[in-house]
Amino acid sequence: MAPPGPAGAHPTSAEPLSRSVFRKFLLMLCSLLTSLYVFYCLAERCQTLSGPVVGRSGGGEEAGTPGRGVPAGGPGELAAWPVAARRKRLLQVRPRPRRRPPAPRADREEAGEEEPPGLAGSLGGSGAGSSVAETPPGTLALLLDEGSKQLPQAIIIGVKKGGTRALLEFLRVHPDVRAVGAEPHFFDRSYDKGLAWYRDLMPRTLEEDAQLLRVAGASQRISAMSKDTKLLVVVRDPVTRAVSDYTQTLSKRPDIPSFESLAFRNRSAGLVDRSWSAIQIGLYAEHLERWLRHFPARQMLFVSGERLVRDPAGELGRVQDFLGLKRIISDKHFYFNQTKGFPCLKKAEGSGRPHCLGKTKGRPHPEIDAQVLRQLRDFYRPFNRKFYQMTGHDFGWDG
Ligand SMILES: Nc1ncnc2c1ncn2[C@@H]1O[C@H](COP(=O)(O)OS(=O)(=O)O)[C@@H](OP(=O)(O)O)[C@H]1O
Repeated sequence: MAPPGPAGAHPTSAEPLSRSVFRKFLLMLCSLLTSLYVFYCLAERCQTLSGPVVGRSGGGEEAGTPGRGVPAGGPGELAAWPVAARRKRLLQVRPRPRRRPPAPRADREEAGEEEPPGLAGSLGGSGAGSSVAETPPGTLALLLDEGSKQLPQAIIIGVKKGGTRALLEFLRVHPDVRAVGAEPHFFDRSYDKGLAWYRDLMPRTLEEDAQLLRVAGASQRISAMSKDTKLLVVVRDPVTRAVSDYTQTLSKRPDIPSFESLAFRNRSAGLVDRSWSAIQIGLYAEHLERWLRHFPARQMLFVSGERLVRDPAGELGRVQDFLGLKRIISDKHFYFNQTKGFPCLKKAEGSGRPHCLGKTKGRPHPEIDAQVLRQLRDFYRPFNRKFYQMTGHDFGWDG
């Protein structure tokens, strides 16, 4: 006779059977869930689940800096991981310390603060011989691959005062472009730390600016990193660029000599001082020659700084095509801000609010003697012509 069951229970012969079916069902469910999880992890490269890949705060903004859309990059910003999970293309921009950083560069600009030493002199030293101008640059690098810890596949290499910031801010609007990774002057100052170190910085956010076009050795170094790196070169009329460069230095050191006296060795003889970096940077053909030793022309896109102002959507169309991005940034993203006198974004990346570049971008230039400007145009003409030939594009700087 079977022993009696627990008080209140009514054992039947069917009950042990249903319990074992239930246990089997539970086991199957568990193994199904486990395999699903493993499959998901493999598909999404597990690490995307473990934390943020792309530093972005919930609103994509720094506290107190609305509208800038600068990624924050700190830990715990879980809004970021789906970005990698969706195989976003990543935009690496300017390095920024992760904890209580000084305000990002763009924010400092808005707050009317000066750029820190080291930024003003991008392109290996420029601007009226000021000490800040001697500081070597970093880079603006574009990561166009999914996931983190990737080396950048495209880099903005210049030129200083060409409109690199505008390109960067506009490109960020693209949903397949994300600000990640740091570039703390790797190709110039920190190269000896090695590519692994550089790669390791990728997921962090950035603030430094850089234009590498003129930096000796940068072309070899980037090529050594990857021969396939795409290069974005923002160029602008070298005469206006030189004045812009001078304007920047003047804003920091109002006591510097006049533009005219710095630009010439002997003005009456029309002898331009090529050793002045504000002049030297504009010799694009010479700089490009060096880069062409390491990169084929098809890997470079020359972005017109003038067109970036006149027709930002058109120029961004070219950039998107070149980077293999879907053409998403268009006219509808821009409006002309009468006060600023420049195109601005209707909705900045991250904030969704209207956004113009900071006040150090698009500032008024001092008036320069028209004769001096003519002399400089004459000086640059042969270099410009050569540059047009090399790039197959007439930028129309020669009037
Ligand atoms: N949309 C928009 N708004 C403001 N400014 C714009 C814009 N598009 C291009 N520019 C031009 O960008 C010039 C600054 O270039 P960069 O960003 O390369 O300068 S820097 O080297 O990083 O300091 C800056 O030069 P300046 O006019 O001499 O200030 C601008 O002419």
